[in-house]
Amino acid sequence: MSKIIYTLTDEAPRLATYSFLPVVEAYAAKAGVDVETRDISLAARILAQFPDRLSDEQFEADALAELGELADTPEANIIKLPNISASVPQLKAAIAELRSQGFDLPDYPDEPQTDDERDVRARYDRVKGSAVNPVLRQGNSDRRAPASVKQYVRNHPHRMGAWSSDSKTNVATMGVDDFRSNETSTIVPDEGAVSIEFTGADGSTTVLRDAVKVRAGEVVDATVMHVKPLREFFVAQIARAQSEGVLFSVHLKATMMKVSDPIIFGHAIRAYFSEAFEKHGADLQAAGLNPNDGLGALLDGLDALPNGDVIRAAFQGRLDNGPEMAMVDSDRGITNLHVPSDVIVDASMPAMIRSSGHMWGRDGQEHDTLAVIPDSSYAGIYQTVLDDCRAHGAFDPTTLGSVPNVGLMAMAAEEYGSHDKTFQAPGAGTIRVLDASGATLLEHDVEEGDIWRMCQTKDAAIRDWVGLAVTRARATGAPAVFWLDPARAHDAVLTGLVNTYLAELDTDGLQIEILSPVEAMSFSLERIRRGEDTISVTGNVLRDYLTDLFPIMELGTSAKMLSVVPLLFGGGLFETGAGGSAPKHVTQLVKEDYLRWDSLGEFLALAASFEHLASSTGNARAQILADTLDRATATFLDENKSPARSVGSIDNRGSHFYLALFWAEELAAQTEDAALAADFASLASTLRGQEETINGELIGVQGSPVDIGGYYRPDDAKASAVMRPSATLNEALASL
Ligand SMILES: NC(=O)C1=CN([C@@H]2O[C@H](COP(=O)(O)OP(=O)(O)OC[C@H]3O[C@@H](n4cnc5c(N)ncnc54)[C@H](OP(=O)(O)O)[C@@H]3O)[C@@H](O)[C@H]2O)C=CC1
Ligand SMILES: O=C(O)CCC(=O)C(=O)O
Ligand SMILES: [Mg+2]
Repeated sequence: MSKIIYTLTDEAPRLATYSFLPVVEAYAAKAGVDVETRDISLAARILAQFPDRLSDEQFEADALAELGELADTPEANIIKLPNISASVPQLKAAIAELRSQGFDLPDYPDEPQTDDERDVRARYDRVKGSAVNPVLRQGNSDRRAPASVKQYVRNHPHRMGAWSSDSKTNVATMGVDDFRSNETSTIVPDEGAVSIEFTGADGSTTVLRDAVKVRAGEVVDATVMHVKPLREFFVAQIARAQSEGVLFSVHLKATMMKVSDPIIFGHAIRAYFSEAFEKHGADLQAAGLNPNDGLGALLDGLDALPNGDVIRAAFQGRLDNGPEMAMVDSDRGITNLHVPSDVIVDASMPAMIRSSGHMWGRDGQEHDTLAVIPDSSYAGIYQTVLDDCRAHGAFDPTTLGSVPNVGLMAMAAEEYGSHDKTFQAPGAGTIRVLDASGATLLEHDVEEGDIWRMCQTKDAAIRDWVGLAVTRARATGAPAVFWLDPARAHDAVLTGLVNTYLAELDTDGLQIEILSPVEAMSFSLERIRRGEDTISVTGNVLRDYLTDLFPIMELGTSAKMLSVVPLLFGGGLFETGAGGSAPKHVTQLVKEDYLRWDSLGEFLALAASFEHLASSTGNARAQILADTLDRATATFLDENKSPARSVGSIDNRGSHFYLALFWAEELAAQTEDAALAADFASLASTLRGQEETINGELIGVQGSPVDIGGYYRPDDAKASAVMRPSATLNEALASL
């Protein structure tokens, strides 16, 4: 039997699954396709770490590990919805919820002292941050907006905030003493292992990491961010924001860069509240309160301190009188520095660019902003976009071309695979990468606390990425631009390899360029404003940034993207959209029984998954499901059946009903498989006939609070009841 794995994740996409999966299962069964689920939510991943503390009924299998193995086989066909990449505050909240549900989980040890605590901490660290995607993404990524989606946007453009030529919004970045400027890179000739050592000023040596496996031809880089200049940089930018009269805002990726970026975030907090830390830093440290977890966690922890009120007043005084901070939620006083996972650069910069270069101030109004992105590796691309908007105004979705992406992502490529090779220097000295013979491959001088990291990029991944770029250029006729920075050591090495591998491929008649990120951005922006398409071919981080940036400009949200990962061993991973898990949508559902999550990404991923299944197993009915779903999605877009935003109109559930209706009609109308058509004929006519009743049932329930039994681990029965309120629709599906 052909099999698709549909992942259960978190927040809005998980809730949407309660409603959409029954449709998928019912339709797929008619083609002999088995749809199995695997729970890779944050809650399930936590539980899977503690089998020894759970009862038999509570046992949770390690589905992520299983899928990681599956991804390396040709049979893999996995639909992956966005999941939470947990910051420490989120992890603690999930642990607390699971305990309240009767799971005997240990506390998260902030500063583990005993072996037992170190073991617990190591288990929690395995689920922290971006822990899912790097395991499943055993291939490079192909993210793009399908033609039908572009057409939809031309008919139904989203709102774009107007830009003024005198906007004071800018990006601030270090440019020296940072990861970009200190990068060194080499190609490892043979398979083997390297080690990472710290040598102190006194000559003593500590092994930071032993036996990091390397393959022949692999690119290995090392770099360091010096924290003293980082702190001086933050202090200078805080002053600059104040003197320019703009909001101060920090944009990091504390989820995916789960070791380095929380530390950088902590330095931003120390710099902003420098006086409070001078006075009370020792007390905070003694109480185990760490700025790396965010201002919110610091303030929450103060209640337990005898002088907590005094410290709170010091923080509040600075917020009241200091340079104005960008707010995540001005009504509730949540600043940009409250939670490390709240302002994630890939989504937050495009959101700012979409709204006239503004962020929210504490007055609840929009203001120009200084967006602080400490490392200069990628910050320049955003300054280019800001300058472009100042010069030419906001982007117009009705005339914009497209910038799809081919991203180097396989085998934990580049920065996003560096967490287990990222260290804070234990003192002043040198950190070296050594080969098996003890020869130094790469080295940096460091001061105490400096953030040092090593990255790896496998040759097989690079070759596949270059090949995928050429395939996409050939398929579309659009120019393909490799975004590689000659001033960066890693990019210079990659440029050599790209040229070598391009020479081995048929590129006749294709336009292929290699440009620095800033030049590539200017080139792509000029073309996109003329309505032309340009394929961006980038490393892992720019893949992440650009596949939120361009979709949010072009489509209003990256949820409308097709996001395919052709796995290196022949399987397929189909991600839904390119964005996140939209936490605020859950709040809205619980408050007023309205879910505005747009499942278009799921529809697109599902069609691609059926198509892959058809070609890998020869299941002709799977191809029919793919083709009819494609046509149904086009009708869905034409008739604008995406969720609206507020109570009284169709939401996520209503959008699933319409997709089910259009899909059943397409299946009934197709002529390739008469038996399949007959199977769907009566469902199609029932759904069409009952449209008004079903809509009445789906919209009728909206407006009052609902109970889904948990945020991180909803109760299946309760959440399913909330997400499937139409008895008529449920009966029709059951009768198929
Ligand atoms: N692939 C993955 O697994 C990814 C996971 N994440 C994780 O998701 C969480 C939240 O990340 P965050 O950066 O806030 O980004 P999100 O994309 O979840 O949310 C940003 C905003 O985008 C809009 N949006 C996103 N998806 C949809 C959708 N399907 N339908 C309608 N609107 C949508 C909503 O806002 P608006 O009002 O502007 O429309 C939403 O509030 C984090 O834990 C993060 O790590 C993030 C990225 C990818
Ligand atoms: O894995 C994550 O934390 C987020 C992934 C992401 O943002 C992306 O792939 O676009
Ligand atoms: Mg992203």
